[in-house]
Amino acid sequence: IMLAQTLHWTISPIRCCWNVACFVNQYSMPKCSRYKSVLSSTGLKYDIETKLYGQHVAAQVILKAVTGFMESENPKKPLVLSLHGWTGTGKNFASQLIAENIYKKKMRSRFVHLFSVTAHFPHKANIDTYKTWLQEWIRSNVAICPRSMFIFDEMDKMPPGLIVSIKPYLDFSDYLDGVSYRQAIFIFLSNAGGKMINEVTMKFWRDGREREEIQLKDLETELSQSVFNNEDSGFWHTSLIDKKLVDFFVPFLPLEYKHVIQCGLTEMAGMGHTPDNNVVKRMADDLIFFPKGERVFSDQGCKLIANKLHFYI
Ligand SMILES: Nc1ncnc2c1ncn2[C@@H]1O[C@H](COP(=O)(O)OP(=O)(O)OP(=O)(O)O)[C@@H](O)[C@H]1O
Repeated sequence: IMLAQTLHWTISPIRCCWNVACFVNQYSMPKCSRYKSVLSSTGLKYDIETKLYGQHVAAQVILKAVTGFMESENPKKPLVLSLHGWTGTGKNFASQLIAENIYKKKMRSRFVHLFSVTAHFPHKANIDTYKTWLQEWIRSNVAICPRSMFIFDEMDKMPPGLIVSIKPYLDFSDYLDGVSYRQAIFIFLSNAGGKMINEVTMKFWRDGREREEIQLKDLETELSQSVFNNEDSGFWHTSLIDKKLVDFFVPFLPLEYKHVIQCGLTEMAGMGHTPDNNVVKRMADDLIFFPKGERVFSDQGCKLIANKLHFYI
């Protein structure tokens, strides 16, 4: 136990159950059924439709997928969503909105597990250890709360092969070592495929077509193929895609100038200021947009806005 404890504290940034205190802590955790873990479908609909800007495809898919899954009494497998897109387009934000409408304590809920790949799995050489931790982490937490949510940020930086270790939990199996994973939600976030999504969106714009004409079918197949064939996607040639264990590949479109303005106004209000179009426009005008000459799509989405705004207020 002492050796495991030493390993745990020196290498592992995430909690595992190789030490007694952690084991006791996890197994003395309250059952999630005592807490709210049912979906507020009206809350999710409201949040996705009013707070997530410029993402009509993702909004529709997320709403249908999450609502359908949460309303199903006996889902055949856990819900597995893979969100893809350029930086700052709202992938983390959308996952937050989902968690906020399921768990009372929102992202702070002990039933929501956010893994940042660069922070939690930084060294490729430790992949075998990570596999064991990750499996044990998921197994022990789903045993406590079947309605657990696991979010993996920066999937494109995931050491190849690691994600395959959790494949059995994403599958159609009923009970695995006495634990059923069918109520769990897995969300993968990745920049992989972002370039392809940007190109499709840009083509619609160049062809003079409305952004809102873009549909899931214009992107999903190509997205899953590009993720499967991209060595840096975290999913490279994994059986997760082959075996159709990912329910939806959700594309996040590059944000336009008007969406950046919307984000800016929301941020200003959130900071306790009266939203001011002129202030936000001054900030937006200093940001980088592409294509270079036309300045249509934001290079950093809405990501840096919260910090940048201080300079303009
Ligand atoms: N589509 C959007 N609608 C509203 N706000 C947004 C949107 N996209 C981003 N934001 C704002 O910008 C912040 C950063 O976005 P977020 O972290 O969700 O981007 P991301 O797509 O996950 O980026 P990355 O790929 O770099 O992790 C969010 O917390 C939110 O405040």
